[in-house]
Amino acid sequence: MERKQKENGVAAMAVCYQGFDPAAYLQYNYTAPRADFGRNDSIVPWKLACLHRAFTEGDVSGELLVDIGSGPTLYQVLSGCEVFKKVLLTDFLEVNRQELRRWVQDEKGCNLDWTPYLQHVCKLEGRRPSAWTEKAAKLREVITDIVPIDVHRPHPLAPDALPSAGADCLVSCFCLESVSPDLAAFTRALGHIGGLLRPRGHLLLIGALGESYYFGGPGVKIPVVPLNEAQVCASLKESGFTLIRLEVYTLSQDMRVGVDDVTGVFFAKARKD
Ligand SMILES: C[S@@+](CC[C@H](N)C(=O)[O-])C[C@H]1O[C@@H](n2cnc3c(N)ncnc32)[C@H](O)[C@@H]1O
Ligand SMILES: O=[N+]([O-])c1ccc2c(c1)CN[C@@H](CO)C2
Repeated sequence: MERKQKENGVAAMAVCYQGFDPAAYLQYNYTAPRADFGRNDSIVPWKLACLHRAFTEGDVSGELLVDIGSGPTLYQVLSGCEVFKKVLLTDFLEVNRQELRRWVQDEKGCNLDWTPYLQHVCKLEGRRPSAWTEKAAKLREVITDIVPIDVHRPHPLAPDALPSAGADCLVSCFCLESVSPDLAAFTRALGHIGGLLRPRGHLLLIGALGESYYFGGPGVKIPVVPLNEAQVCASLKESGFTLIRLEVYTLSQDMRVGVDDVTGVFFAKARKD
C-alpha cells in the first residue's frame, strides 16, 4: 500500500477519536453487566484474572511497566503495580490523560469509582478486600507519569519517555485493533510498541475478536479491525514476539449491550524475541 494511503487511513482514525467521550466509554464497558463482580462469567473479572495470573506466575519482572493506550481506565495495571516500581500510563487523547490524572491526584470528578476493581484484585491476591486503600496508595505511588502516545509512529513515545534499555513489560488493552485502519496497520503498530520493550521483556495484550466497530461516545462510531485468533498469533510472530499463552473469552448474549459488535476477547502473554 502506498505511503499516502497508509497516512490517510491513520489520519482518518485520529479524526474518529476527536469525539471520544471517556465518561460514556466507562459507562458502556466498565459497569454491569460487563463489569459485574458478582458474576464469574462477566468480562471484566475474566480480564482481571488473566492479568493477575500473568503478572504473578513468576516469569514477569523488572523495573518499568508501560501501559499502551490506557484510555480512561486503570484496571489493566492493578496487578502490575505490585510487581513493578514504575508504571507509565499513556494515551493519544488529553481527555483520557486528564481522567487518569484526576484519579492519580485523588481529585473530585472521576467518571468511575475504581473501588470495586481494587477490592476484587485484592481478593485475587489473597488479601482482605479492605486492603483496597493500600492498593490505591501503591498504584498512586508507582505511576510515574501519564504521557501522549501514537502507536502508528515508529517511535510511539517522546524520546525521553523511557530509559535507553526500554520497558521491562508492556500491557495494552483494546488499543491496537481499535485505532488501526486495517490488519497491516495493526501489525505495524505491534512492531512499533515492541520497539519500546527490552529483549525478552513481556507483552500482555488484551483485545477484541470479531469486532468491526464500537461506540466511543453517543453517536461516536469508531471502526475496528475485526481480528480472529489466527491473525493475532500471526501478527505477534511477525512483530518479533513468541507467544506464551492465548486465552479467549466468548461473549454471552447478555454481554452484548449494543455498544459494539465484539464477539470475543483475547488475552495473549508473549515475550519479545
Ligand atoms: C478502546 S480504547 C481502550 C482503552 C483502555 N485501554 C481499555 O482497556 O478500555 C482505545 C484507546 O486508544 C487510544 N488511541 C487512539 N488512537 C491512538 C493511537 N494512534 N495511538 C495510541 N492510542 C490511541 C484512544 O484514545 C483510546 O483511549
Ligand atoms: O467487555 N469489556 O470489558 C470491554 C471493554 C472494552 C472494550 C470492549 C469490551 C469492546 N470494544 C472495545 C473497543 O474496541 C473496548
